[in-house]
Amino acid sequence: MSGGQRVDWTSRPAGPLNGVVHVPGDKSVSHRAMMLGALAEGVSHIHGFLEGEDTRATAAVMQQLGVRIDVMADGERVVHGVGLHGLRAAAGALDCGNAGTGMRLLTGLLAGQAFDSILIGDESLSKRPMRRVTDPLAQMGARIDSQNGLPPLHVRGGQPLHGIRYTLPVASAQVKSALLLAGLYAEGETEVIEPHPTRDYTERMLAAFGWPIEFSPGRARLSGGHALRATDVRVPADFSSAAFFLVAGSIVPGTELRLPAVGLNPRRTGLLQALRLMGADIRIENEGESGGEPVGDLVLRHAPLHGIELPEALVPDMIDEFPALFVAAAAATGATVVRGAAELRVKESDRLASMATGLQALGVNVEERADGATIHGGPIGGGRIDSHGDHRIAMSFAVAGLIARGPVHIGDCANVATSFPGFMELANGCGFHLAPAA
Ligand SMILES: O=C(O)C1=C[C@@H](OP(=O)(O)O)[C@@H](O)[C@H](O)C1
Ligand SMILES: C=C(OP(=O)(O)O)C(=O)O
Repeated sequence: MSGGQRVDWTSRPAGPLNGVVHVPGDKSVSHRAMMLGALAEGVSHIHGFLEGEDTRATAAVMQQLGVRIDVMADGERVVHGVGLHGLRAAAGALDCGNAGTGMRLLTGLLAGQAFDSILIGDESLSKRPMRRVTDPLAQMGARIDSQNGLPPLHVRGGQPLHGIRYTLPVASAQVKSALLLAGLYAEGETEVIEPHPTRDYTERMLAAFGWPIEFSPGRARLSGGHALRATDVRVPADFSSAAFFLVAGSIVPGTELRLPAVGLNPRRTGLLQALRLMGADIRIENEGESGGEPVGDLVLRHAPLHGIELPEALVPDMIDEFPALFVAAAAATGATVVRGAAELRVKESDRLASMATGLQALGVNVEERADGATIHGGPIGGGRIDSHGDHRIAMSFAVAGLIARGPVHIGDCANVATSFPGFMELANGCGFHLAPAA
């Protein structure tokens, strides 16, 4: 997928930032809309589908499984659902690209099919742990072969599944969702209990597609044997993409930015709370609802930030926003302490190590620990950092470059296209000085 040509960036000091920034559609919602639309009876329209490599990979997988998907325009898809038992075996391996969400959710979905499937991914995805889904799916009766817990995954078809009651060892919406999708095909009840509540898009969307489901924060329960009915899905703008602008706007003097209609599901907005605790000036206007999700405009101004002890309860609600938070912490006065975030080590890169070494290369004092770090705010210098092929690391250092004392050269940025195509143009449109490295 993004393994093609190497792309490096240079981010130069700039500011103030001004204007209205429309960030693209939510990645989590786009993956799920594509999967449930495919399994539904009838035709579903998806508006605001994320045109990222991760979500396009999921659409391509559904096509390989026999689903017709029409591309009407950018972000507009018509999915011709085949019904719960209408998928057919793909001719070759199913390539999830860089997407942990795609692979883990599809593993659950495919465990209930009558045919075998092979799921593969890129170099980064091929190093990410899959036992967290294959172990509980095996308890449901699934047969999945992995390479010592890593992809490729060979999901054997024709296995009768039965519901289980499963308490997740680690808070993970991906694992919860994989079990719920397998539960659609299982005999009896599937119940998932979480140590901390995580994003509930699968639950909300199953309900929107007419599947009976009970859920509350930290718990979800459904039974097999029903049907999904096609529906239209409006995908809100992705809070995780907005996050880079929230931090950029907060740290660059003179900034005023508006980010319209961003998804504000409470299980996603931990960074908003963290930044406010640090002194950020971020308001929500035009609150409403889009496709059953709370949305609102995020309106922000520069404000001096100070370090905090991040409340651990916020960690699952901002799991993808730590790279951006680390930059805010480096720009703040005083120390910011992060604990309980060991999960960051098994994302597209080891995000604790990628951020700690990158900030250290720019002269910031960061103490890395097994489950977090302490970031001491102070001047950020220019220099060279490596994104380790991780989109969120690349975009976070583009933000750091805004207030650095010299250019920040960021290696290996092609992966930004997995979640945020058009980031460079949007960023430069509001005042960044970001360019392909010469
Ligand atoms: O369910 C989802 O859409 C996601 C869940 C999170 O992963 P985990 O479930 O591994 O925490 C998150 O990091 C990922 O970007 C998207
Ligand atoms: C962790 C992420 O995604 P995924 O797990 O789907 O690769 C992310 O987008 O930050």
